Amino acid sequence: MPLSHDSRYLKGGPVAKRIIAAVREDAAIAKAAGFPPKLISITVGDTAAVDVYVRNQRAKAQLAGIDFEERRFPATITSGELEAAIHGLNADPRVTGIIIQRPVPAHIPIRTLQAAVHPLKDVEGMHPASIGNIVYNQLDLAPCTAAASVELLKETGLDLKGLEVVIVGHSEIVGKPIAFLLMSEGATVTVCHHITRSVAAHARRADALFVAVGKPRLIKADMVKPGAAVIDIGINSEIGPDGSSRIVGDVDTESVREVASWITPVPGGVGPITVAILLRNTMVALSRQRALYEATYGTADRLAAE
Ligand SMILES: NC(=O)C1=CN([C@@H]2O[C@H](COP(=O)(O)OP(=O)(O)OC[C@H]3O[C@@H](n4cnc5c(N)ncnc54)[C@H](OP(=O)(O)O)[C@@H]3O)[C@@H](O)[C@H]2O)C=CC1
Ligand SMILES: Nc1nc(=O)c2c([nH]1)NC[C@@H]1CN(c3ccc(C(=O)N[C@@H](CCC(=O)O)C(=O)O)cc3)C=[N+]21
Repeated sequence: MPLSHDSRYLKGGPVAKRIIAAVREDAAIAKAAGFPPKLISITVGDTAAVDVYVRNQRAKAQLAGIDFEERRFPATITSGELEAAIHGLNADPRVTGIIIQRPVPAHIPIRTLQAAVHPLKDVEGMHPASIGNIVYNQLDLAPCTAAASVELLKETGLDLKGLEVVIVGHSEIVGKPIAFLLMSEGATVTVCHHITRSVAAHARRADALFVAVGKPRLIKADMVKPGAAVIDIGINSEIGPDGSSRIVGDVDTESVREVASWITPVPGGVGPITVAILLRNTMVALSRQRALYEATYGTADRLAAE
C-alpha cells in the first residue's frame, strides 16, 4: 500500500487547510470592516534554516488574504538597531503581527527581541507576557509549533484527560509550551532533555510521544510503546541517498510506524499546521487590536477616522 494511504500517518495537510479556510473568511470580514491583516517576518543573517518556513508563510498568507512582508537584516546588525526596527513596526497601525524567525546570530539576544515586540502584535506568543498567559490556561494565542503539535494529537480522537504524554526536548518555543498546553488539557506530562538519564525508559511509557530535538532518527522503534501516537516535530535537512537535499524529522519513521498506532510524517505533518496557526494567531491579534480600537474610538471605520 502506498505510504500516503496508510491510516497510521497522521497528516497535517487537512488540518492546515481547515484552519486556513477559517482564517480566509475572518480576513475577508476584517478587510471589509477597514482592518486589513498584515504580517511582518523578520529574518536576521543566514537564513538557510528558516527559508522553507518563510516561503510557506508567504504562500499561505497569500491564500488566506493576509498581507505578508519579509524584512531581511544583515547578520552584522546590532541588537539596538533591530529593537528600533521592531519599535517602528509596533507603532505602525497597518502592521498586525510581527514574527522574528529563529535562529538569530549569536551576538543578538533573542529574548530581548521577543520582548521588544508589543504583546498585541506578538503573533508567535513568545513575549514573556504572552508565554505567561499559557501558564494561566489562556490558550488562544500559543506558540505556533506547540499549538500545531497539540492540534495534531487531537486528530487521533484520544482523550487527553489523564493521557500519559512524554515530550522529548524542552526549548522555550516548542517543548515547554507543549507541556503547558497539555497540562491545561488534563494530560499527565513528562518532559525529557539532554540530561534526562534514560529518554528511552520515559518514552516507552508514553501513550503520546512528542519529539522536538533536531536529531534525525533519535527515536527508534524500541523507544515507543505499541499503539502510541508519535508526533514528530523535528525539521532537519539531510542529503538523501540520491544526493539531493530533503527534510527529515527526529523519528526513525520507517521502524516506528510498525509499532505506533499514529505517526506524523515529515514533511507533511506538524509543519503545515504551524504555518496555519501563525495565520490564525495573526487574526487573534487583529481582533484584540480591533477591540481596543473600538473601545477607544467607537466602531467607526478606522480608515475614515485616519
Ligand atoms: N515543525 C515545526 O513547525 C518546527 C520544527 N522545529 C524543529 O524542532 C526541532 C527542535 O527545535 P527547537 O526546540 O527550536 O530546538 P532547540 O535546539 O532549541 O531545543 C532542542 C531541545 O532538545 C533537547 N535535546 C538535545 N539533545 C537531546 C537528546 N539527546 N535527548 C533528549 N533531548 C535532547 C535540548 O535539551 P537541552 O536544552 O537540555 O540541551 C533542547 O531542549 C528542530 O529540528 C527544529 O528544526 C522547530 C520549530 C518549528
Ligand atoms: N520564530 C520561529 N518560529 C518557528 O516556528 C520556527 C523558526 N523561528 N525557525 C525555523 C523553524 C522551522 N519551522 C518550520 C515550520 C514549518 C515548516 C513547513 O511548513 N514544513 C512543511 C513543508 C516542507 C517543504 O515545503 O519542503 C512540511 O513539513 O511539510 C518548516 C519549518 C518553524 N520554525
